[in-house]
Amino acid sequence: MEAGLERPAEEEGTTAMWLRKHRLMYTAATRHPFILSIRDGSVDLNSFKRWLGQDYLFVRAFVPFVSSVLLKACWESDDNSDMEVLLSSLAALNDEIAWFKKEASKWGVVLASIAPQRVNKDYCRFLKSSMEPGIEYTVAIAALWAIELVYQQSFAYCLEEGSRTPPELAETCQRWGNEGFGQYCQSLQKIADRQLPRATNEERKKAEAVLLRVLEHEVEFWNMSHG
Ligand SMILES: Cc1ncc(CNC=O)c(N)n1
Repeated sequence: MEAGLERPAEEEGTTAMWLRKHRLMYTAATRHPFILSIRDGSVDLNSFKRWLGQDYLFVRAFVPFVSSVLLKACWESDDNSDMEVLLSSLAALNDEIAWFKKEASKWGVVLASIAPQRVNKDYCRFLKSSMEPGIEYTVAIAALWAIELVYQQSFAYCLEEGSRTPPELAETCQRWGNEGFGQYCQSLQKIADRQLPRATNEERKKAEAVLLRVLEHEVEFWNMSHG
């Protein structure tokens, strides 16, 4: 992740600096007990099913948020490759929704009858507030990057050598832990690191605050799996 740390010749980006500064929160979000339980094979399958149903609802709410970031990129970005990155994220969500349906039926989870829990509603409300036209592209892209990064880092950890992830959960971990998703997160990080140094101080402050709020929401979201 912290490419800047591996290559000292390159200056550290703002996002890598923030992750260092907020290491504890970042670790809480990416090494949560739920993730650790997947990785060591002790995961409670009812927790997994609860997460699956709630995450499906979250992902549906995530689509309009990502669309709003795409729209901002079209209007505010001066790099036209941003559009492709954000379009690929919508394409991934299209696959993801189909996958959730297939996975839910495999586990006997009836998606139509799932009600969002309070934590999920809170997170979706945050997404909604981040969609508003007044939210700058820089702030929105920072939020998107943080949201995707937590899943990428969490699930990639369950696929590392030495992990004992149950085979029936491997596909889930692959979905967000695969190399391509990692590349996509790096593309988002690059966009954020390009935008942040030329943003106003106020925007930078807002973007950092948004990162922290995402990390908090993600921890709560994992907590929800315990029921
Ligand atoms: C709660 C949460 N955070 C991040 C993601 C990953 N992004 C899209 O799938 C997700 N599915 N759910």
